[in-house]
Amino acid sequence: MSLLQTFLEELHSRYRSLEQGNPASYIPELAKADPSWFGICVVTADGQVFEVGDVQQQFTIQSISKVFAYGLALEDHGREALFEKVGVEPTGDPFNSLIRLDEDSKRPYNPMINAGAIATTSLIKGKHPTDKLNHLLAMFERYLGNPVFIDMPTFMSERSTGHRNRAMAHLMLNFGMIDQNIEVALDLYFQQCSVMVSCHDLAMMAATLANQGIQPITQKQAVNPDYVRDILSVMYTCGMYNRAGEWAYRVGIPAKSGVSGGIIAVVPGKAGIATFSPPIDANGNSVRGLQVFEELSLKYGLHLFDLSMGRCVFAEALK
Ligand SMILES: NC(=O)CC[C@H](N)C(=O)O
Repeated sequence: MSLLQTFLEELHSRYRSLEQGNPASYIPELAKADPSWFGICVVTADGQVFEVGDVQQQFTIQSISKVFAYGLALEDHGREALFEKVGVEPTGDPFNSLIRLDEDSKRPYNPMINAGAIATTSLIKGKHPTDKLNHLLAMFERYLGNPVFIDMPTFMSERSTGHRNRAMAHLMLNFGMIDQNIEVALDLYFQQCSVMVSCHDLAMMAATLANQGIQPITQKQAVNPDYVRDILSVMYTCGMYNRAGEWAYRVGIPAKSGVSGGIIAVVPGKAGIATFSPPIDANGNSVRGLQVFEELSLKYGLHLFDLSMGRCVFAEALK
């Protein structure tokens, strides 16, 4: 057994008994998650898989979808046109905060918080709503390497309770930052958040980003490699909400979390890593996931600025 597999199993048995946080409940369907679900998966850029725990359990992707929708919007509009509509500055505020929308620029700060994600998704191309949805689903399928499905109960649950998100869309419409059809944009945003994935799938998606946008198994290009740099930059500075700074300090690799309990992280050129465990903390990040990533980063010198240990330690662990 490889050293990495042994370490993942050790981490899994150490943190499975950690009982902190609770599954998100503000979207009623998410409260049904089993708090004991826990999976860890590492997929290398060349497609080797190391995993442990509930890696095949399906759940809705939630905010992790923002990373991939941003990539699609970059492909649809280009870097500069998108930058005029959605910024790249971290906020330090909760992911669902509205307050900065009423500042001078009126432009949402970044695509990893809800306001910026709704604005980003409103720009996804398509002649009509079904066209836009198919364009979005085809993109997810390129990363997963197989068909994707939307969980209807979660979509309906969020659609009928997502008043903050609806309020953000109205504010952005008021300032002319998104176009008229906000119900179409909100539906598409709620649908992208309700795409079903497993921890294994998420690691594969992250590995695709680690591999310059080429899916390690299908070897197909999932996203234009020119935009991988942009995606990873906003993940690095904004992906963990109001813990983004501490994450960059302690873990030091681009990442994104979602309220259903997933976290993905990308070690450029090397691997995609995902954890899944529904109990989240006050910032909306999976409690077990945070612990696992801190340990993995430390053990294998994954931090982008940790040049002392280098990546040779990680390469050794794969054998
Ligand atoms: N942080 C998240 O995962 C939030 C996603 C969720 N669908 C929302 O918009 O509130």
